[in-house]
Amino acid sequence: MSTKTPALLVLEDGRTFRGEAFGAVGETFGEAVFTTGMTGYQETLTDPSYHRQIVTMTAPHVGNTGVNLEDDESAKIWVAGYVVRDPARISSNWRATGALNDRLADEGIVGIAGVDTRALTRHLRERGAMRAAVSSNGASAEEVLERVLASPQMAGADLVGDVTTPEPYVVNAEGPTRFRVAAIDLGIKRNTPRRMAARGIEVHVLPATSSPEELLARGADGVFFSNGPGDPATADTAVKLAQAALGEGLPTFGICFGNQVLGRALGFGTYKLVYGHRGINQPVIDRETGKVEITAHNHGFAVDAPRTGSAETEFGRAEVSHVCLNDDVVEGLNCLDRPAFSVQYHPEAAAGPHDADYLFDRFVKLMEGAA
Ligand SMILES: NC(=O)CC[C@H](N)C(=O)O
Repeated sequence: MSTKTPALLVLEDGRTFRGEAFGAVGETFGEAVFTTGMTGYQETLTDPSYHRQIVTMTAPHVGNTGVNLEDDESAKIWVAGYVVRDPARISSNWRATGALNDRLADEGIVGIAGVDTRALTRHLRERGAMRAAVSSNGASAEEVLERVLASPQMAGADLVGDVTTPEPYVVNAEGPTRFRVAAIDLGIKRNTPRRMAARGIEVHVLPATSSPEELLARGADGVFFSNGPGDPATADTAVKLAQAALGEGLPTFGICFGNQVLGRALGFGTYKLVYGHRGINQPVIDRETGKVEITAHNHGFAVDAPRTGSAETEFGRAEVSHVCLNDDVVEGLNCLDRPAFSVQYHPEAAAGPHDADYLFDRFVKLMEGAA
């Protein structure tokens, strides 16, 4: 007799997938999205940008290398739920300290295995990311669907307050300190301060609730806006901080949510993509150099800015610096009259390729110019 607990994945349009419980048994709600990364599941699970999302892995076999003490991108797992096809029965890696299934269960993360993730992904690609639940507590699909329909949408979700640090903290530079950066934590991944520290930057990570005065009082050489969960249309506090940084002429850099915040600070809008970009092999072109980078993505929203020429903003001219070659979505912004730029993708990688690491050097160059 099988000891497996049956589980359901119920989408808000009624489509239901049956499988078995993976991780904790229970019921969880969030936006169903998919990521195409073949590796890096531990980084994905612990990326705060996935807060309130039920993440489907298109990679069919998940958990092979177990979990380790080094690859977390924050203090805990943030995904609301986890959907896999075929969990590994054995963890095999020299760094592994445990099994993925146990880690999910320990942190109370409700998942489902045995799902036809190709069918699910095709459905989400056609119909768009949508609300969903994973349930393994014995409820019927009809009951779960009712609760899914009563759960909050991702559009309009203000989630930064759930993930930001309550108190400021400092990540020391490796070697001599060359610059100090104030990093606004909208859901920051650990590897970002690390990539800066490696360049002699002392990173002061500040709560998203910081006031412009508190930000400027740090006496920083540059300001950074991190990745983070939720709808950037709700990020008014961060937008004000970005406007303060732009107003002071401070070198400013943003990643992902930080790109959306800089975009809004410049007066551009943001909008929700149908199913978003999540994975570690997305081709992006740098329009200035014509170079193509293979990049890590995790975004469901994007900036709406003109693709040709530059736009006149309150802070001078700004242009779209990078676009995604798959669908022409804006992937980067550059200010021509202020030392500020941002990208929608992840130069810090973790997981993913390091093609875009040069962007941290570009930030350093801006600070050298201002020093
Ligand atoms: N990784 C991120 O910073 C994501 C930004 C935003 N929550 C989005 O989905 O687009």
